[in-house]
Amino acid sequence: MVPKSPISVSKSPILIFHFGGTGPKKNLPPGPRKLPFIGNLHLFVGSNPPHYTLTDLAKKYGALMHLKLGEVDSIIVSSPETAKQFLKTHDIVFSSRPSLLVSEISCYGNTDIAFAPYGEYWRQLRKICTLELLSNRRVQSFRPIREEEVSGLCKWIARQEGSPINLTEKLGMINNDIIARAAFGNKTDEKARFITIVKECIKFTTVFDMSDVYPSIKIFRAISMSKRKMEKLHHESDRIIGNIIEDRKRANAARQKHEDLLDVLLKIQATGQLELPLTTDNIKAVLVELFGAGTETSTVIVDWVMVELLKNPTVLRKAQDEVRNVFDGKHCVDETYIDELNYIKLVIKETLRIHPPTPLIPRITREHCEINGYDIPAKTWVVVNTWPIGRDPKYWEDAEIFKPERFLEKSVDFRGSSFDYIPFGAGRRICPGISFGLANVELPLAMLLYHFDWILPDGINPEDLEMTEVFGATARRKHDLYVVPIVRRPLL
Ligand code: HEM
Repeated sequence: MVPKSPISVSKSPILIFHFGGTGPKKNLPPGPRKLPFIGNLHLFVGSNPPHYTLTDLAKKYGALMHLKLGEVDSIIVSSPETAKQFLKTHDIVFSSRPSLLVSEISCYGNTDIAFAPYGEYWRQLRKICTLELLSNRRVQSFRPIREEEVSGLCKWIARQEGSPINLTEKLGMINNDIIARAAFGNKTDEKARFITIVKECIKFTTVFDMSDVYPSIKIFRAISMSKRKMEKLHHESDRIIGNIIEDRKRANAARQKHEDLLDVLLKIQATGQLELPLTTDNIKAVLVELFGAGTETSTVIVDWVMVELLKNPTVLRKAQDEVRNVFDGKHCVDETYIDELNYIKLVIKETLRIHPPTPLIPRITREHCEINGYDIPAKTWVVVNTWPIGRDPKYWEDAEIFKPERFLEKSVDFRGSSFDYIPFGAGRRICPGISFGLANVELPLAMLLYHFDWILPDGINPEDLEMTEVFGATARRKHDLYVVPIVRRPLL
């Protein structure tokens, strides 16, 4: 699961007067005035996504800001310079994650990769992830799955020619299918149900539980409604995934087929050469994570790219010219020539700058640290807000304008070395799924732009397309994208 930031507030914070303790005075970064008991929680009530609220607050209090969320001290990081301090200079101090109720329940006591505390267990899983599960070689091995699923989608779209379709929904469905097949080999109703449950669990990550921000008040955890709902969902997903694993263990001897992620994890478990043996619950936690992280992020990017292209017809035309030049005369659009789509890669980069799918990166301080002369105490939550970072006018000219060409002059990559551009985070905990995620973005885009022209349904002008975001599992567009496809290059 892409780690979600705990910054968002449940709709009805319970107000109980509470006296905080006193200790030696710390020189904390500036921040808004704190109210008794709730601190700054009230600032997050309402419909504004938290990354917008935090961006506005940072304009007033600075790129290094202190908030009090209930009992929890939190530091919000909102500029490339400060992000570099946290994610590079002092990365080791900030390389753990806060533990949240939702991650504890749905990720088997934080034994997934994203929420595992920094330490030997996390290092081992991370190694398995980068070398085995999400390596370039593995991502390449899923190429036939991507090609088959995206072709299927385009065939369906071609049959709807001239009528409005909900593209957002369809993109979500094929991404689910790609991840399901990569993880488990095939699609079944049970696996579809598993994906639905993971998505329901992710919804809980968008609203933190009162027990997360009042850890000392144990009753909050005992009476939490979210806890009960999450436990019910977890129970069901655990049963499904347990059955899948058992079936696989039984069938494995007879299987000759393409290796999927479950096979890889079971193989690693069976070799028993790990310092910390992998339990079946650990495998379940990793699989839940890969679904959580892999499905919505790529969908949201393709969706935003399509919206930006519809709003910017010159960019759309250029992207379509490129993909048609590359693939005309080839027998189909597949991944063989995908690396020749240089302009489309710029379009994706620009989309990630202006619409980072997971704008809030949560970390926690492992020990006391001093940054820019301010104290950052141990166990403080740190949230890096990449939304204002990608739009910082000091680093980005015409920052609010969608201009893929900017990346021709400015050579930055998203591998965490340019701190003005960190849609995948940076440092030790940078996203290990970059190649997998982008592969699930590039092919669908290439095919959608090659085969079809796109127009908005009657009565909608590109200027009418609302760009407001909502904060859910990802920062996606508030409304689904409805578009009318016109076939330009028929599918063979
Ligand atoms: C394509 C769009 C994606 C975006 C924008 C994205 C973004 C992020 C971000 C911002 C983080 C936090 C990094 C940090 O703390 O510095 C993260 C972590 C993570 N992502 Fe992604 N992600 C994407 C796709 C994926 C995919 C496809 C997978 C796997 C299937 C994945 C797996 C993970 C994992 C396991 C972590 C936790 C890493 C750790 O804590 O060590 N992500 N991602």
